[in-house]
Amino acid sequence: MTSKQANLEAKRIVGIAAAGEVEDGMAVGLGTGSTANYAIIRIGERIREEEIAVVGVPTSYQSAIRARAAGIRVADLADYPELDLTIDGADQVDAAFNVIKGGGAAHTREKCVADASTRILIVVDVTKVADRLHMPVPVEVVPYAATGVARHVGRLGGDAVIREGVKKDGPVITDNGNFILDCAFGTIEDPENLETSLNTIPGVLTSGLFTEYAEKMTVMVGGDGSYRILTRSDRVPSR
Ligand SMILES: O=C[C@H](O)[C@H](O)[C@H](O)COP(=O)(O)O
Repeated sequence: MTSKQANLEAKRIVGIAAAGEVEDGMAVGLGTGSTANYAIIRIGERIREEEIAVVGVPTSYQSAIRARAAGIRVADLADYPELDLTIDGADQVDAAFNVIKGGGAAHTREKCVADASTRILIVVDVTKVADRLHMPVPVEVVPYAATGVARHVGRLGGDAVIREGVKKDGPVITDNGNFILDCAFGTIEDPENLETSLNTIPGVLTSGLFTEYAEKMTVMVGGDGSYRILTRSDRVPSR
């Protein structure tokens, strides 16, 4: 098995395991990406097999399309402003459960849904777990402000690049009609402070740093044909 196949298998295992946490009558936030998609498919199967009633609140056009295809009843966050559970992937998780999301440009809606949820299950393969966050942080920005935001990111010690499409020429346009700046800071010393700083830049809609939800978060990590629940440290290790 190649490492890519092993990662996909880990995502499949952990996504399916997370879908097992869904209970009859729940309103569930449906994350975006390849790992969350495995959970969406399994929730659909459970709805048919166990005749449970579940409403899904998608975090993107992608998760809405996939949820409908899986046979999940889909609703807007406005109809279910309080969610029992959200299942979502991540791009990196640190020891204190600070998270970077937005590899698929969906983090604004993902953050809204996470905020509305009583419990959040973060489902990742083992390559996403790090002692300290060091991946570039996706920041959704109003296109008009992209250059100005990039200058602010520079003052914060980062290096911002407008994300371009793989199968589309030019900037990626999010489900909300905005650009994504991928902002590299190297190792992030203080994720909470960085999230706050990014949030106050004019033209920023949402950063992909999630530092507020560790208390209600469970991190499930797939790898080696199984999954485990990650134990949280109070703080990230010092360098
Ligand atoms: O914007 C996308 C999301 O934050 C995804 O949940 C994240 O990028 C992880 O995606 P995947 O499960 O495909 O690795």
